[in-house]
Amino acid sequence: MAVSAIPMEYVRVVKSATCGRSLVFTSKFAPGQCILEELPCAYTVKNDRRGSFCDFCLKKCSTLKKCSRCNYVSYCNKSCQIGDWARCHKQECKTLKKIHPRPPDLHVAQLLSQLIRKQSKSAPCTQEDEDCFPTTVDQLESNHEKLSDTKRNHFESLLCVLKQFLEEDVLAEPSSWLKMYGATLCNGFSIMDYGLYGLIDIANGVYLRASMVNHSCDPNCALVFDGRKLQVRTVKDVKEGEECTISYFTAVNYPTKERQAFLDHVHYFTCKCVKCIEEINALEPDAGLTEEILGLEKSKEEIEMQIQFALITKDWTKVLQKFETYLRSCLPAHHYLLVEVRDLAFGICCTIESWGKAAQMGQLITKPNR
Ligand SMILES: C[S@@+](CC[C@H](N)C(=O)[O-])C[C@H]1O[C@@H](n2cnc3c(N)ncnc32)[C@H](O)[C@@H]1O
Repeated sequence: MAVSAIPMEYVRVVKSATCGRSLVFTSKFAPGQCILEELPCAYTVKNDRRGSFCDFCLKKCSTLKKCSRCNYVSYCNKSCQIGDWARCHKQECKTLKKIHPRPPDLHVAQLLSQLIRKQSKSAPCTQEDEDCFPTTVDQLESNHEKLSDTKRNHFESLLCVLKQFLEEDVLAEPSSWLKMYGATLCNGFSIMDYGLYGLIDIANGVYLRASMVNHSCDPNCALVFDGRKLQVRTVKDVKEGEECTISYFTAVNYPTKERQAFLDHVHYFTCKCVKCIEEINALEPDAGLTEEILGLEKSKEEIEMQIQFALITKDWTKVLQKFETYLRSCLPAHHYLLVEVRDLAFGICCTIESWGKAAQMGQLITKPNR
């Protein structure tokens, strides 16, 4: 698939004073302008979307046909099947057929194996310039030294499947794989599609050029997906030389400290966007609240991991017990962490068909809005 001609010169890479590399506009643009268009260097359909979206073009399709060998991936037509065979399925088909039971995070191991294989075929990066678009995954920021224990444990749990995906290739040491895992967390995009009730994430992808876009809590650009093709579009008037930014999360309207805690815990950086700097300067010092929120963010991450594993072990009681920390916390009822965690609990109650508890949870979620 050819990517249409959006000149790369609409933005250029510069070394920023506070956030590593960043993209700046080379001219002024009006809202809606597409300033970057790109196909992913690796991507996989998320496990829970499998069967509704083509594994190659990522378009929704009701007549997908499964690969007759692995009986796992599916395509909307022959041409997508051929495209995916050349892209990655030739190396993955045998392993996908072999792996049983298939873990809920199989797509994460798949994505990682695609990147490791790709990297092993690229010449090591010798480029010193920090003002060029990256051309290989090892040029992306990884933050792997900062990964939390939960994330490190998750990586360890992926290793067994990862080795099966990679056993037939001649590869670098597994010690370099953690760096690659960090790079997927730091630079991975959720590829979105319009579902019945709004946007849904259908796949995980890594885009080399779009990885240069930094976060702002008051962004001037947004991402638009068409299948696997990503576009970065302006959402306001921008000036020449201004930094191009997107939001890494949807909660940009949350209070400053909550946003900072979220980015610190999930993305491993302290946000230095203009909005945060201005708001922090205006805030009264109040370290306690951030500590509490960081603690809750941490246990939310653990809960999310345990949910993944409870899908295999079916140990739901243990997972529901974990929610107690949140449900008994002294945060206000409409606090985003409480709402997010109750939403997870609601999903679990529905999965185990505990309808009474699901109704209770649903009431707690909607109460602040009534
Ligand atoms: C997807 S990368 C963006 C490109 C990155 N600046 C680089 O040089 O590769 C995300 C990383 O950029 C930095 N970053 C992005 N937005 C930031 C912000 N608002 N404040 C501070 N650092 C930021 C953080 O180091 C983060 O881990």
